[in-house]
Amino acid sequence: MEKKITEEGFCRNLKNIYEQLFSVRDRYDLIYLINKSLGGIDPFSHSMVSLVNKDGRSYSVFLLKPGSPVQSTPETGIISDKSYSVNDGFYDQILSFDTPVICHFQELSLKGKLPTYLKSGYVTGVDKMVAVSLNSDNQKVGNLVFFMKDKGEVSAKLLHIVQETVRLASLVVDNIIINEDMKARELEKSLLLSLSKDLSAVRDKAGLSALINIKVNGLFHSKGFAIDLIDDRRKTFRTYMVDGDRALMEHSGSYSFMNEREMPLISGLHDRILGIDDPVCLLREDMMALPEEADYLRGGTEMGRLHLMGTRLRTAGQTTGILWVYVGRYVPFSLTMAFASQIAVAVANIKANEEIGRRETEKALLLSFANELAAAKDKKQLGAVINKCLQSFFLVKEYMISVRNADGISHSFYLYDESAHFINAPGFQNVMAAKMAIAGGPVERIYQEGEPLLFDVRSILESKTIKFESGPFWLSVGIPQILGAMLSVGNENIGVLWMEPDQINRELLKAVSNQIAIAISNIVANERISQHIAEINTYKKQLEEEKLYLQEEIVNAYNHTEFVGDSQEMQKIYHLLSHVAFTNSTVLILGETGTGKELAARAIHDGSPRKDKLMIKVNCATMPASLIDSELFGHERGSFTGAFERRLGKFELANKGTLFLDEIGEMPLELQAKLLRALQEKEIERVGGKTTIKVDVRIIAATNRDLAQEVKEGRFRRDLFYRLNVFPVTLPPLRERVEDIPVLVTHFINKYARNTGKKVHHISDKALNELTSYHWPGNVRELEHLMERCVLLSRSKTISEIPFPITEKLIASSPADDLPYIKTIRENERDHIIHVLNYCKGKVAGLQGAAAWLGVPVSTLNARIKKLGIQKEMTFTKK
Ligand SMILES: Nc1ncnc2c1ncn2[C@@H]1O[C@H](COP(=O)(O)OP(=O)(O)OP(=O)(O)O)[C@@H](O)[C@H]1O
Repeated sequence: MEKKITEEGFCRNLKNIYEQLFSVRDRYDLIYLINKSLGGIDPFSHSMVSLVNKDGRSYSVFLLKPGSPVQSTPETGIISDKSYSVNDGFYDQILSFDTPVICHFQELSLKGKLPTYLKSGYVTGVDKMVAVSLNSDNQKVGNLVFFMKDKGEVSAKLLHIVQETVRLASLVVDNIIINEDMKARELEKSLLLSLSKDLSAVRDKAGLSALINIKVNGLFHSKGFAIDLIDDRRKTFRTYMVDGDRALMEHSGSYSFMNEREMPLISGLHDRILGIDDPVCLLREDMMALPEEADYLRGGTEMGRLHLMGTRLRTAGQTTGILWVYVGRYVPFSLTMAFASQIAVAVANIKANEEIGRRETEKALLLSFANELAAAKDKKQLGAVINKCLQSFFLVKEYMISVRNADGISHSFYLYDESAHFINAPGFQNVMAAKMAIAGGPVERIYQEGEPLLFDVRSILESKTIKFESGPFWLSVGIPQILGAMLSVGNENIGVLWMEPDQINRELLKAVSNQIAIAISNIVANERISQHIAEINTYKKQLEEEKLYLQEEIVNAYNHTEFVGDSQEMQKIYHLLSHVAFTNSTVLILGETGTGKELAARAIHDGSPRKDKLMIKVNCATMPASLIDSELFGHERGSFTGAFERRLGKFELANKGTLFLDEIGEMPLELQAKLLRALQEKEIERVGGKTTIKVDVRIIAATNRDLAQEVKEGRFRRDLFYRLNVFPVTLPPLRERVEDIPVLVTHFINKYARNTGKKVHHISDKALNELTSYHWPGNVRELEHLMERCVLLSRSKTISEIPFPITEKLIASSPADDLPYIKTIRENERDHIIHVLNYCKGKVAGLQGAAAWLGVPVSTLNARIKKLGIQKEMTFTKK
């Protein structure tokens, strides 16, 4: 049975106690002394000392009497092992008094203010306590508490003794603190030394985790720790490691979620810790105030740990993450920081090792991938290699690749996983066929960023921030988020690799994308070359088709007849033609049939600066109405049934040269509008084409109709008429310039004598008289044909008989009669064959040849051509 000291005895002993106080070095000495001198005073049952920790926010307690009944509680365990919050509404109140405070346990308990660690004392019969603050340098650094089971009043004398003891104790608190600091530093040193030794033996993440677990246990009296690593841009974090048994993290239920995802830094938590050297100490109340995202850290608190210390991890001046440690009792900041700094180095080393290992594996994989890609010969093989690669690198198989189209402004899907779930979905074919604009769309964003980008399809479509043309399709096939990685070769962005987001290592994705980009660009280039070769072949074929026409044009250009005839009317015409030839003006040549309108057109072209280019003739009367459009403007492949190849129109053929629109009066009205547009805009659009083509063409039009009258009667557009009628030239009919007939007759006799090899040179006066008195409804052409016949039929050097058609012979003497010229059956056949040959551009055999049109065998037609004396130059250059 312990002997109780009386109050008087204590007072007598005070001097003794005072002397002993100065030999106190640590809190245990103090406990011992106070216990010895005061603890045994009746009516105190036991007593306790607590000191505020260095962080100023928590305090630790220790007992005067190690064997006291309040040493441990079921909730807290050994109460002296723990730290408690200063601001618990109890402790901070006691600190606010300078004089002893008497606290009744029952009252506190009723108000719910009795701290957990005091509850067991209450249960074992403690009635009240007398608490007094300890001072150091006028600062409250802790308190002394004396517990009383006695329900009686505390005497003033006892209070005086308590206050006196505390006054003495306060004198040595500083010494205790300094001394304890020194001890703590020594302890830290040895602990850290052993830590660095142990860390040097750690090789991998599992080893590090196990070691941290042990050390945390030893240093912080806790099991809970976690390491969050932040990304280089300090925007996100990922939980890299948690305590071995994960008890604390998993307790909150959010650990598994946290560990797998890269999360945005929690504002007010991560940023606060990352910004300072000192650890940040989160008490229970701090923890409760954290946002929901910090749930993963709350588990430990719920399990009764008081503090969560967050200390930033730094290596080589770089902040790399945060070490979270649950602390059971106060540990100096310096120790936590030193611990964190060693852990930071160890984590960096392990990560570097992991990185080296990962890179080596990746390098090997990339190398084999590059080889396989290089071996892919076509799109199909390439698709198979990409499939395999994405699967092995990212465990992703479903992908799509879009490439920039040749127009440079749009992109289209090009390659995809053929086993993907979406390829049979409705709309897939439309998405594949679409040309999607790059500007304003996700592709532009990816190109601008240069980094893989994750798109939240739904929110983009709702907010309309980006023109996501394929977005609705992705949503319809259950892909709400899609990741796009740029495919580029050198400085050229050639496309985008699309896939569903997953645990994707972006650096690796970039490396893989680079490889894919090279392969895609090679295959696309090959495809484009093949396409160009096909187009070149088409052009070649087309050019061959045009060759005939062009050859004839050239022959015509170089062999055409010069104007013959010096009549006054013709002198005027020559004058007009020579004037207009040099200009670029549109010329409208009017005149009856056979008056030489085409000859005039050629004379204008030959006298113009365009003479070295072609004059392309379009006969608006003979061209089939359905094809006249494509004849003039050309067509794209597939623009109408039968348009198997792309074909240039006459406008394009005449570029830089002259386009001669013969028989313009016959042109259908709807085409007149198109022609007018082409003349005004100086550009054309191929049938079925989407782009316009600039053309530089001089227009000469001719007609034997009265165009002004046609306009009046609504058969010819007025606006087109005005545009064509810039420089009208009207050729006189032959009957109005009979003085030209002799010279024309001589000209034609010589021409056909030369052509047929017949020696015919003259014409009798009688015959010439007959010719000059004829009214020539077919004008010079009719004269020419008649003279050709004369040469063919003549048996002497002189033509004395003119083989007028019978009716003509009858009417030759009466020209006033306006009877039409009646052809013989032979003439009719001959003209008809010439007409059809013209239409077929001289082609006799084949599907589009004249024989087929005329419904006779080729041999029969050839025989008729020979028999009727049809010469090549008569066909398809003349009518
Ligand atoms: N003044 C001329 N001198 C020589 N030959 C001429 C003359 N005028 C016309 N010809 C010849 O007459 C024939 C018909 O001429 P061209 O085809 O130019 O007439 P056109 O007015 O265009 O006829 P159409 O209105 O029927 O198209 C051609 O062979 C042409 O060489």
